[in-house]
Amino acid sequence: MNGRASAFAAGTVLNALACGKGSAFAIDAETTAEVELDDSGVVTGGVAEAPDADTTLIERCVELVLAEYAADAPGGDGISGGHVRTESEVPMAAGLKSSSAAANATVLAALDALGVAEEVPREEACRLGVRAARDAGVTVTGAFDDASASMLGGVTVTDNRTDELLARDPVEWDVLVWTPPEQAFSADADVARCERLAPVAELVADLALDGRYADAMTVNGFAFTAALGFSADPMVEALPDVRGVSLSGTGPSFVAVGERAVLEQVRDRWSQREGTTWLTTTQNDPARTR
Ligand SMILES: Nc1ncnc2c1ncn2[C@@H]1O[C@H](COP(=O)(O)OP(=O)(O)OP(=O)(O)O)[C@@H](O)[C@H]1O
Ligand SMILES: O=C(O)C1=C[C@@H](O)[C@@H](O)[C@H](O)C1
Repeated sequence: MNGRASAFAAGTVLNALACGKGSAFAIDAETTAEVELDDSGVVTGGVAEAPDADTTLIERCVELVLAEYAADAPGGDGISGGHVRTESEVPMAAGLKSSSAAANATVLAALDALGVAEEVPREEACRLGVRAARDAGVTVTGAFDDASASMLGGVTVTDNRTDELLARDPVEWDVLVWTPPEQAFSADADVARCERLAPVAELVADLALDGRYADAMTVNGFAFTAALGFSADPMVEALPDVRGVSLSGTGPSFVAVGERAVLEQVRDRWSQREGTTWLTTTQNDPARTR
């Protein structure tokens, strides 16, 4: 029984580490997972571009899908293990929600292998990936904000304390991303410093819930660069012409949204820094089996 699915990376509007509310938007870079199920009783995993990567998250995703859905799936009786392999365009631990994309793609691929992917609502599948991320210890809040954007497409606003979807809107933006060569794992972020930003984060959440996503993003960026010890210089270089700019996730990537011509000018400035600078777009389609 084989399955295959893809889910998107995302950029940040509001980091949830301060007050539990978060907001993110899907971007057009994806992670694909292939799952083969069997009766071995063991789940193993591999990551195409990083043979030494921690595979706990994707293995846990398959285990949870089997525990929840195998018994009732046609031909699923006796299925107790398998192998999952991801292949990704999303740099790992760069602030672009690689963990959410990998979890969503894996959950959907496992559901596809069981032949039930279209019977399980995407939001429910997404919550399973969030459970796996909590079990694997790769997240602080569960990151339902990132996971819902990656799974549903568009921009989402969530309360990660209750895994509630507060808003979802399609957004048509060009997006500029700068990814420095370093990694920053969410699980290592200084949560106590982020929590000091709670009143600012509540304001950002209000802006996002008013549909002022790009403004929300910029306020978020200045607050979280300060709390997490990143320079805000890339943001100052992008303003005032971009619609919004922020540190993404717990860093180190920055994302800017706005008109393509403006982003091309910012790309020339950001490209002088070490790392990778690339132009993409928002993605409004949901994650899919393929
Ligand atoms: N392609 C992948 N395949 C399997 N596991 C992955 C993959 N990408 C990420 N992961 C898992 O996610 C972990 C990184 O999660 P982390 O939240 O730190 O990064 P991120 O999601 O890119 O960052 P952020 O939450 O700031 O956007 C990795 O250690 C690994 O366990
Ligand atoms: O691990 C987490 O809980 C999170 C990590 C970052 O991506 C944040 O942007 C997100 O809001 C929450």
